[in-house]
Amino acid sequence: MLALFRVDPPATRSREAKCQHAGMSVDGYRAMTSALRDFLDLVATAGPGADVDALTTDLRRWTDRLAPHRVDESRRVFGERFDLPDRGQTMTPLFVPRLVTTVRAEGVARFGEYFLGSNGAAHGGAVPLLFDEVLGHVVLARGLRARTAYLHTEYRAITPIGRDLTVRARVDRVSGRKLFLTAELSDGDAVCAESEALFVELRDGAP
Ligand SMILES: CCCCC/C=C\C/C=C\C/C=C\C/C=C\CCCC(=O)SCCNC(=O)CCNC(=O)[C@H](O)C(C)(C)COP(=O)(O)OP(=O)(O)OC[C@H]1O[C@@H](n2cnc3c(N)ncnc32)[C@H](O)[C@@H]1OP(=O)(O)O
Repeated sequence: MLALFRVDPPATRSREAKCQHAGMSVDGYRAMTSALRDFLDLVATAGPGADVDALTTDLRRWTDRLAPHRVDESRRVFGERFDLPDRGQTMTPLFVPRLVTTVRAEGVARFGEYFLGSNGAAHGGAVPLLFDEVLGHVVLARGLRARTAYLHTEYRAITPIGRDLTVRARVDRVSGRKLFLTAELSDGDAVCAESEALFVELRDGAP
């Protein structure tokens, strides 16, 4: 029986509580990370004429405003917002889950301009980053504390920038603490990349 997983409710509540305790609006955090994604895409596409000196001054002001609000990892919100399509983080290409169960995940992936390698193709390192994210959702849906032991990626065709792609991941085999998974990224009928991964469930007490 598949356990449908979209959001982990207790975690979500606690993350929302974190936002609220931090005096941070829940929707505001989403708006901020979304605006940051847009900004990073435009940094990547900026050409001559962009007023980089003024922007740098503004950016320094942004960092000065955030610096006093630094908290330790356990109290951070970044990447912990399971109620949001991108977990409220900008580090990975966008993954909007359609379905996450204990055995598979599927959703839309989109590589913004920020993830361009060259010639319209996504950076080769950004593709496994996406796979790790998607596979991580499946592993997390099983309620496991696990880490990626390996993640092998085969690049079959370029991964285009700025288009909605489909990403699928599944558990192939479980052996003790080891979870063997595979994933596939496709652009319509064309397979862009495939991945094989091993996640290992952490021993009790492991950090
Ligand atoms: C789901 C993960 C969530 C983690 C993040 C948490 C919160 C994030 C929030 C939200 C998550 C949402 C989405 C998730 C997004 C991303 C998920 C990212 C997950 C990661 O990105 S995480 C960081 C990168 N990752 C590491 O930083 C690992 C460093 N490493 C280690 O921490 C250890 O190395 C470990 C724990 C892997 C194993 O250590 P260990 O001591 O527990 O176990 P041991 O070594 O005994 O191996 C046991 C059996 O696995 C076999 N084995 C081990 N390694 C192998 C390999 N490479 N190839 C082939 N077989 C291997 C052995 O051969 C043995 O096999 P056998 O039992 O058959 O002999």
